[in-house]
Amino acid sequence: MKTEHTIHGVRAALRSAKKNSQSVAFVPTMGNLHRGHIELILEAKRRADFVVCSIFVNPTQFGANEDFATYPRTLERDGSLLADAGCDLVFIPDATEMYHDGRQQLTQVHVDGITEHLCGTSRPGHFSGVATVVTKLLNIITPDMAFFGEKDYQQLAVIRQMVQDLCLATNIIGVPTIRDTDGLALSSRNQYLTESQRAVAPHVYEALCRVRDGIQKDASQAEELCRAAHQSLEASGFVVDYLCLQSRELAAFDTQQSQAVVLVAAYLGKTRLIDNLVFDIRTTESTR
Ligand SMILES: Nc1ncnc2c1ncn2[C@@H]1O[C@H](COP(=O)(O)OP(=O)(O)OP(=O)(O)O)[C@@H](O)[C@H]1O
Ligand SMILES: CC(C)(CO)[C@@H](O)C(=O)[O-]
Ligand code: BAL
Repeated sequence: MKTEHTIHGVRAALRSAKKNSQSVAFVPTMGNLHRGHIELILEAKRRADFVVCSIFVNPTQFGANEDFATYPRTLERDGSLLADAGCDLVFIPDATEMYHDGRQQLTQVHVDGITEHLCGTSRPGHFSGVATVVTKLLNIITPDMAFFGEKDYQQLAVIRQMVQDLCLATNIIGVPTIRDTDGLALSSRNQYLTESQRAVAPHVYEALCRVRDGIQKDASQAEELCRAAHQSLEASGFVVDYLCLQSRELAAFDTQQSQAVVLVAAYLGKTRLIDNLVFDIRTTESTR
C-alpha cells in the first residue's frame, strides 16, 4: 500500500491506475479505524480494481465546542489495518494541504433543505464542512465510486444530494452499519465512553428496535412509541438530542409509504452517539 500526503502525490499515484483503465473506489474517513471502516474498504475491494482511503480529521466540520482537538488520531495502527484489508493507496493530508490557511476557505458547499434538521440543527455548519471537504476529496481523487456508512444516515443523504446537484461523476454507495455484538453501532467516539457508559450505550439500538417493532404492530402508535423510547433513554442517563421518524428520504414520516427510518442522536456524558434503523412499515404479519 502506498501512502501519500500531498494532492500532487495522490494524483500522480492514481495516474497509472487510471492509465490501465482500472476502476477506482474511494473511502473517506477521519481515521481511528474500526471494523465499520474496514467493511467499507472490503466492499470497495469487491467492487473496484483500485481502492483509495483518505484519513483527514477535517477541522471545518467541527463546531467550536466540539472534539476536534481530542479526536483520536491513530495513524500507525490505521495504516496496518488498511494494508491488511487490501487498500492500495492512503491519502493523509494535513490541514494546510486541504485549506490554504489550514481552516476555512472562501468557497464552500452548502446543501440546503436536508441539512436543516436532525444533526444539522444541533451542529450548525457541520454539513457544509462535510460537503466542502468531500467535494474537494472527490475532485482530487475523481473515483468511479465512493463508499459511506449508513450509520451517518443524514451525511449519506447530503452527499447523494450534493453529487446529484453538482453533476459529480462518482457513484455513491451506502454500506450497512456494523455493530458490536450487543448492538452498539461501531464509532470512533465510542472510545470516549467510560465503562459504565459503555454498558448502557446499547440502549440506543434497543430503543430504535422497540420503535420499529411497535410500528410494525400498529403504525398509528408512531408518535407514542417515539415518546416512550425518548423517555426510556433519558431514564437510563442519556440526554436525547432527537429521536424521530422520517421517510427513507428524510422527509416527513408517512404510514402510506412502505419503508421508514428512525434516527437518534443522544449524549452520554459528553459523548454524542448517533444511530438509525431503516425498516418496512408493514411486515407480512402486520398485513395479515
Ligand atoms: N459502524 C459503522 N458501520 C459502517 N460504516 C461506518 C461505521 N462507523 C463509521 N462508518 C463510516 O465510516 C466513514 C468514516 O467515518 P468516521 O471516520 O467519521 O468514523 P466514525 O466511527 O463514524 O467516527 P465518529 O465517531 O466521528 O462518528 C463514514 O462513511 C461513516 O459513515
Ligand atoms: C465523510 C468524512 C470523512 C468527511 O470528513 C467524515 O464526515 C466522516 O468520517 O464521516
Ligand atoms: N462520522 C461523522 C463525522 C463527524 O461526526 O464529524
